[in-house]
Amino acid sequence: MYAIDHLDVPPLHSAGGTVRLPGSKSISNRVLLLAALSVGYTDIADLLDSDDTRVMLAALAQLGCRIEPQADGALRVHGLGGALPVKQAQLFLGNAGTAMRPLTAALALLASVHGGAFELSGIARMHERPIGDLVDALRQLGCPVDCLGQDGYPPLRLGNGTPQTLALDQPIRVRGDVSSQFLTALLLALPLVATNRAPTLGTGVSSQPPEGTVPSWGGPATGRDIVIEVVGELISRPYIEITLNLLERFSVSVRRDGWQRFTIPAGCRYTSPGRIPVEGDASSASYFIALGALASPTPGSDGITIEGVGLSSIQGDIRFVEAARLMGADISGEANRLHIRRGAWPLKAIDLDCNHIPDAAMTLAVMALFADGPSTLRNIASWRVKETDRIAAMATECRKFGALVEEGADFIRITPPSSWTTGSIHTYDDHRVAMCFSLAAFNPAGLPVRIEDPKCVAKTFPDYFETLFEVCQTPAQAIPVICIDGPTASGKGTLASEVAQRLGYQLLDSGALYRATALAAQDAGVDLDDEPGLARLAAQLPLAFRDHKVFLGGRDITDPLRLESTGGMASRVSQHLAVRSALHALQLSFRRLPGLVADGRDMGTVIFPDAPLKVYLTASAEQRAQRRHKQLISKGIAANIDSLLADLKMRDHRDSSRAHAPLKPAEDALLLDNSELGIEQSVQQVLNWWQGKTVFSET
Ligand SMILES: Nc1ncnc2c1ncn2[C@@H]1O[C@H](COP(=O)(O)OP(=O)(O)OP(=O)(O)O)[C@@H](O)[C@H]1O
Ligand SMILES: Nc1ccn([C@H]2C[C@H](O)[C@@H](COP(=O)(O)O)O2)c(=O)n1
Repeated sequence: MYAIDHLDVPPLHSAGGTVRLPGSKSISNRVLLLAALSVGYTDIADLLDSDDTRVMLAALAQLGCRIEPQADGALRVHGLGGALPVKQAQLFLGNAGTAMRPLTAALALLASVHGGAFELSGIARMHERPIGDLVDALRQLGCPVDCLGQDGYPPLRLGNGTPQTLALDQPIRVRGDVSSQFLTALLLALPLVATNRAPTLGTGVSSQPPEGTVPSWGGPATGRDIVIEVVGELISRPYIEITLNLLERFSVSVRRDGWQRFTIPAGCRYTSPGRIPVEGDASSASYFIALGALASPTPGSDGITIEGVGLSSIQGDIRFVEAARLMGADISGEANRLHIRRGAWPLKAIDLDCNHIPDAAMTLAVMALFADGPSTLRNIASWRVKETDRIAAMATECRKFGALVEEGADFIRITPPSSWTTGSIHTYDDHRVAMCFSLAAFNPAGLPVRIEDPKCVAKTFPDYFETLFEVCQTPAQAIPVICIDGPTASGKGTLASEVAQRLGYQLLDSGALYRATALAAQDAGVDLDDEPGLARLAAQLPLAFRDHKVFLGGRDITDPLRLESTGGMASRVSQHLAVRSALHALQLSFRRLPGLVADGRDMGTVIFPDAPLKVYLTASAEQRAQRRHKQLISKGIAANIDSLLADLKMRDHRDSSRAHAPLKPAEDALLLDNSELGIEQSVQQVLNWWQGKTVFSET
């Protein structure tokens, strides 16, 4: 995940390959709650690991639910079987609507039955997201619910510590025209009170009914049907279908009369299905479906293949496929897989009711930037109460590319840019804004796109950008490189690694390649003056970088690599032209999306002469000797400052006086003498120079 301030996505050119999606957020959080409420344990496979599921898992653990990772990667949730081992808790639910709404309903009912009291809160935005319609429905039932801040919004207090009699005889009325999550919350919670019977299995302690047997329940089978009536036109119906589908998997069959009336049968009881896999996230699939539709296929590839979700998905957002086809995408698929290629180009403008795909429809807004006319997305009023006001957000950000955008209470109309500009995309702590605007990097003007706060994708797809960069290609010249060259111990490595980390770029420590060649020569008994022998070794170095360690043919050389003696040998090895040529292609291969910071002696002069920023870093020989001395002593290595100074001067002389690619500043390098600068000051200087080189320097 890119936990950085902003990520600059270079202009992208083509795409091809296979993407495996993380689990669906909607299914993951529903299944977690159902598993926790059930009798018996449930092994959940392919669960989404993201902010929102972690919030749900933490809440369930606080409520006394035992959760254990399994050897096969599944997560085992031991169900509470309708019991309530923890009767009081304060739960923090971040900005996870899929945790806040269902937990509100389930805990309001359980607190009322068992006499508990719970407080549910979230981040500031969560406290701006309405929940009044659900609160009203729960109060109708007789559940004590207090809004602790503004009426109709979290934070909430559920229950007052005393058991309540619930009014289950009358239909429970809930509005369906603001968010379908209120109805989902009631559907998930009400089976808890559909029977008066208490289970003989599970009193907060999980046990699994023996295979093939039905759990036995104590007491007579009393209870009553519970009816929910939807007030107003129900929106986002596919999400209700997911809910009903999953209830069925946990042995609760809800009867549905149209979309207005739902009946939970008397005597039903959640029972674990044993094992349940989570499908890939269909909303997340939308970015890669759009990618396949927008990008010309990388030569040799057949477009984009998505695995983990397909045409038999139970998720409503799978219907994004239909919308993308309307815009011209060429999509085929199987039960659990999709194949996407560019079809019509430019994409075809659409006028579409998007009520059935509220989340994925945001991706259509970005596809609309590439269409042959204005596109209108209608019936999307629910966007206004999501992670942010998504209609306002999409309008503001699309305009940064030069699009004309009109917005209304429940629609957005986007006219593609006649002349593309670019901008720094504000992401409003909204994962979907960040993900969908990354696709604007395919703009025909070849402009990069800056995504602010890219880590917001952690809500549903922590590795989104890594996954995107794996299947996208762009010419090497479009991938930015920052070169940091300079003499030994000037701080190049430290500076390069810090700058790379802050920008989310790849890192090339080119000196390590010469050092590894020297160690390989030592191992093989090759003389340091044997140019052909050294070149042969350099051409096939069995080098691997793993977990911050360096391996040479399986041997961990992390420590020997950094020895001063190895640096001296590397300096000798690096004088040979054949060795330098043998390492050339390997160094170029580090130029990968989204960018590279490379340190060495000839990064700016020879390897990446087209780099937009070249820094020549230096410091006085005395300063450098002192730093090296301090560095060695801190590692417990004995060192003498005078001999370090002498070695360093000798290495400087050899590196800068050799015939091939000598150490010297590139003509267009910026000089940075950090003799009197701390590390952070040097880093800031380079970042400032870099910012000045980008097209975002004005924004
Ligand atoms: N600006 C600075 N101020 C003080 N110390 C620094 C500064 N920059 C780096 N150092 C320290 O100097 C030491 C040498 O830095 P580093 O290893 O990054 O140098 P280098 O140029 O990459 O060396 P080499 O070329 O030999 O690999 C480290 O201990 C590092 O923490
Ligand atoms: N681009 C490079 C990088 C390194 N070398 C040589 C010269 C150095 O003395 C030696 C070790 O480098 P260090 O790890 O200290 O940066 O490798 C080179 O010639 N070209």
